[in-house]
Amino acid sequence: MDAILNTAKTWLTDFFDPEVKKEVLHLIDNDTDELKDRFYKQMEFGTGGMRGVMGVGTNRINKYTLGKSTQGLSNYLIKTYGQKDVKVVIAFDCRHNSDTLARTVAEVFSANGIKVFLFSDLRTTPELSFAVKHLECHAGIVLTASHNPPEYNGYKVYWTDGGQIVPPQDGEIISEINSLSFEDIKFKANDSLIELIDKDVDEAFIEASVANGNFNAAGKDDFKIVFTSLHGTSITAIPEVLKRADYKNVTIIEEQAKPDGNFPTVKSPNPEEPEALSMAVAKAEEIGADMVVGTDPDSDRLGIAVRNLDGEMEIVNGNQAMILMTKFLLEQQKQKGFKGNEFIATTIVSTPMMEAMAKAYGVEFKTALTGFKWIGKMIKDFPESNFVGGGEESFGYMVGDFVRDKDAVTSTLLACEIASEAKAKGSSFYKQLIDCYVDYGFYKEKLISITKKGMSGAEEIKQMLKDFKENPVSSVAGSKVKWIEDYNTSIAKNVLTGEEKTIDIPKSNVLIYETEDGTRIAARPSGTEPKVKFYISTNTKLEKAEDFKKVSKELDDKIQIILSELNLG
Ligand SMILES: O=P([O-])(O)O[C@H]1O[C@H](COP(=O)(O)O)[C@@H](O)[C@H](O)[C@H]1O
Ligand SMILES: [Mg+2]
Repeated sequence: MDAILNTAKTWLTDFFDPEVKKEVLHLIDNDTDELKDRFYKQMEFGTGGMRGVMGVGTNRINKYTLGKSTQGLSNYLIKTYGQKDVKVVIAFDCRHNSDTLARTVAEVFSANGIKVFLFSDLRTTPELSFAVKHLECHAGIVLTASHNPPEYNGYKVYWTDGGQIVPPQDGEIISEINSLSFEDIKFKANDSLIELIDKDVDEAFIEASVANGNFNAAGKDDFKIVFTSLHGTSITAIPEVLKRADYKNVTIIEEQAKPDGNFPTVKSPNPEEPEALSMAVAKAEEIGADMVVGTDPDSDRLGIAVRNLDGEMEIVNGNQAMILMTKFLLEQQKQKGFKGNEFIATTIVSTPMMEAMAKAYGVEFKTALTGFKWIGKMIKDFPESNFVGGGEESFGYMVGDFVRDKDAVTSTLLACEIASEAKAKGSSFYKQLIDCYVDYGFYKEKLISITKKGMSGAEEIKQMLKDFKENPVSSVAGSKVKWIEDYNTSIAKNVLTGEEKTIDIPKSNVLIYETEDGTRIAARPSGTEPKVKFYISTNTKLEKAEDFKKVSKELDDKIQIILSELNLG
């Protein structure tokens, strides 16, 4: 506790604002637990940048923690590119303080002599990724905590290619940041270096989104969409993109269209949670719409609901959306003619069905660690290859490579194109998904996330993952475990034969069991929220589309057995 108290006391100097000092003193005198949680560590970079609860403390998002990161980043940019001509672009979302924190970040960059393009109002994360390349910037920042609860905020950092920072830059930037003290932050702005941007970049982004996502699908006049921005940023882009792609029947959920950091109409602004789309789904039922699309606050995640075989609205998960979008893009590419350098990509915790589909098309398949930054890195590392599309289970998709992060703007348009075209042909989004199951195997997945907050929660998560590793399961739902993939040691071991393989991707705290029948169970700590995640993937054959409901139920039952075997519910 002494070390924590000493760290807290360093925030009592005149460098910190008087109200900050007051709050620290109050915590020292009255709330030891809270003090511990706020000062026991520094904010760290995770799966999607730096993300945490807002407030005073080294383990909180505030102008000092973000200021220090920005100071470190400024030093690194100047060391790498020289003082002259370094340019960055900054965007912010609808969250509380995102605008003022964006301003602070801009001021710190400018105080270091760096030219800053600052969006004048909220914008989507994909637009920021696009803007980095469009404005030929060296880096980009978006102030957002994505889909996290309202008390969170954060900072995603992009590099010259428009992708989030990855090795080696991330490690080098982090050591630069860690070498600084808060007093090193230059807060005194050079306003002449801060230029507000808006319409010109919007226009270029919207045009590029339409160009990449519009495939001139049939049946647009007869296709009804319900759209919700869940109080977030996508309202600045998606309605316009759909309009320019000729969709006229778009109903916007007005109650959720107003940007609001409290997200007052939802429990959580995360399209992964079915409740987030409930208002839009109800509207779709009322007006007989074909599709619901809803995005998270920074508009990189996309939730989709479509009519199932019984004509009811059903939310499709991230794996399912990814399968159908990739299938569509591969078909398009096939019609143009494959050149032989195409690849599709996903992450180690997403559906293995992507690999089955890649094999069927004869295109290369690549797998990355969790996080789109790793998919962005593949594009950067293989400039001769042609990235067709890819995504991950957590409701994220990327269409081509003009935005180097998951992009709910172009993906929304792509989903509408697929569904509209399918409907015009007498099929549907849902039926086409079933066709994919017949062609590539029926894969069904389930994610279990368990939230454990604060310092003690972090310890519990560590323990749960340790137990999962140290007490290996030998069979899952009657099938013997064959492979244990340990991404911390980079070793995959066939426990039936003793064979060992090296895992050729960066180390990470992930453990995956794979059984003889291809069932996969992955466990890892979230890098963006205080959660531990268990990903279950089952599969079987689907001989014909008519058997879909029966086989789907069999896989559901199997998932239930696995959950109870693993004590997960
Ligand atoms: O949260 P977002 O939408 O920025 O998304 C970020 O976090 C997600 C969840 O990561 P984790 O499981 O570590 O929490 C990742 O899948 C995603 O690629 C990353 O960009
Ligand atoms: Mg997001």
